[in-house]
Amino acid sequence: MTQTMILTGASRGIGAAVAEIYLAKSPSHNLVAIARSESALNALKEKYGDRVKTVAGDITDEKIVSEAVEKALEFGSIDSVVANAGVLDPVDTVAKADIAKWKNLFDINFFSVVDLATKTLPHLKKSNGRFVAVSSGASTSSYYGWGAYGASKSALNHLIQTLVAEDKEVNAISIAPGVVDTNMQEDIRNKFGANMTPESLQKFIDLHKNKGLLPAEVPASLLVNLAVKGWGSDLNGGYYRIGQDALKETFFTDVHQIAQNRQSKGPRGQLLKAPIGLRAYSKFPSSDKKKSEDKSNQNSNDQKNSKEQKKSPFSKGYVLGALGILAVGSTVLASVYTKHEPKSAPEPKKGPAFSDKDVSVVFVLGGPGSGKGTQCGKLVNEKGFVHLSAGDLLRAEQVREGSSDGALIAQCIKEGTIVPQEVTVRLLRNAVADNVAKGKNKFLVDGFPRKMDQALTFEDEIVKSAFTLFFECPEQVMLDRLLERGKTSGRADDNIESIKKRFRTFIETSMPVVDYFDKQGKVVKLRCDEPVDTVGNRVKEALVKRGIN
Ligand SMILES: Nc1ncnc2c1ncn2[C@@H]1O[C@H](COP(=O)(O)OP(=O)(O)OP(=O)(O)O)[C@@H](O)[C@H]1O
Ligand SMILES: O=c1ccn([C@@H]2O[C@H](COP(=O)(O)O)[C@@H](O)[C@H]2O)c(=O)[nH]1
Repeated sequence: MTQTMILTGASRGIGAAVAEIYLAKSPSHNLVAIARSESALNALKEKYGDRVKTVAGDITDEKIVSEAVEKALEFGSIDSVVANAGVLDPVDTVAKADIAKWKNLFDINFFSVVDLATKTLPHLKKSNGRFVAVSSGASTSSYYGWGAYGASKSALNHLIQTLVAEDKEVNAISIAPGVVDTNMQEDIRNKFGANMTPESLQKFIDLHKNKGLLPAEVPASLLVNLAVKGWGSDLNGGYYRIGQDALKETFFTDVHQIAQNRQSKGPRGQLLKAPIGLRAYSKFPSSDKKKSEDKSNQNSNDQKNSKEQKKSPFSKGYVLGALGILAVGSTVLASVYTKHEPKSAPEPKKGPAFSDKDVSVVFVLGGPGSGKGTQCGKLVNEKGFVHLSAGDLLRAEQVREGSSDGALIAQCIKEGTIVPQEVTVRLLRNAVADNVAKGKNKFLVDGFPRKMDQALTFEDEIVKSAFTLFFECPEQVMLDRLLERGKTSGRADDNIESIKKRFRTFIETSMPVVDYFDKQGKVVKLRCDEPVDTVGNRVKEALVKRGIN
């Protein structure tokens, strides 16, 4: 039987996985996909043809929502809505709240969902359809700096509860998807971490490093199950976390068993009630599938399924059979099934290789062309520092015979993006160790760390930095210097295209590192749009003030 879903945030992460799983699951599934990125939407259209209609635009724009509803009705009905679009930004304490940014977040995470509910509920009631909202564990626990996000998700839970309280014919539910491997997580690690507690940020970085993040397909399979098949009346209007018993009992996704082995620490060290790093099992016994098509008996069927599940013990054969039935699914979920075996507990941290009492590291940061290399060069002669330029180390590695990272480094440098930290940290670790072995213990680490993960890994594994020298310089001055340098440097990135990209990376990815150390009182800021010697004197004064002569 034909079904039509409206999905927001369809271009990336969980939304993209929902679209894929839902469309692949049955040829009678139609989708109206809303997202800002037209290209991702077009790719869906190309793949699934007439079964997909797209609306490119901002979900906070009421016209966009209306257009999506109109397009869904062209298919004949609206059977489910998955309100998935959401943002985490702004991340900062309430004391520093920027109200305009909070309002913008609420427009996206909350008011757009109110709008979507208002416009779709009459149609969902006609089809006995389902409204599924993507919430968060942050809706019930507070995380430092996440006030706006948590409050919006709390409001979302309340909205869902209210929809059902106001009209018993409405099917609505709110789901926390767990800690999922999405762009939001990448932003947490690299952008927002500066405004979180170091411990909290470290937890997210460790989750990523230890492969503890859920693949997007796991929550997506749950969301699709809910949207397509519905839930028991006892769950209606509620908020549930992936892996929670209530979902196991009533639905077809069982992550609970694995969750019990994988109860993980939350971002601040507390035990999360919601399990993370789970494996997906999708239970679609053929009888259930048939029943699910009969939407008029939705709730009673689900309760029956629940009983059946209690009777049938969980077995691999059963899961594999179920995967076979899932048309989608057989590819996406099977890969989840095989690739994400629970990992053994990560090894305990060993701590940095060197003590900051024995080895002194000063990070030198600033925009491209701000003069970091020039000043470091002077300090080597005048103060006996070892100058380690991350950029120089990477350029040397790029051309080293036998290097397996050469091509990747070349591409990152040209594009002004950051080489994965494993490569750069390894090069720096070796360089520090080589010099320490020669009795040298004062380092200027130039142009590093450029990304939050690098900062944390370096300090965790090599040595804690003494402080950071930060060179402030107007962009125009840096641009002029780099274009001038480009006449003779031979560098692949001293050209206008690369420079623009490097400026962008500097603002978006590297400035959070400066903010992070600044919050710990470990940044000395210096103006550097003056003659080399003037800047040099400022640098030397700053070092003396910090006890480095
Ligand atoms: N204070 C200054 N006044 C004028 N020119 C300067 C000054 N400092 C550096 N320069 C020149 O600007 C250019 C960029 O300087 P430098 O290479 O030291 O910058 P950087 O911050 O290390 O750049 P990148 O991050 O791209 O490696 C060089 O050609 C250098 O000679
Ligand atoms: O930690 C780092 C430092 C540098 N890169 C890459 O190298 C280029 C050039 O760096 P400079 O400091 O300007 O010499 C930079 O744009 C990055 O692409 C890096 O990836 N990680």
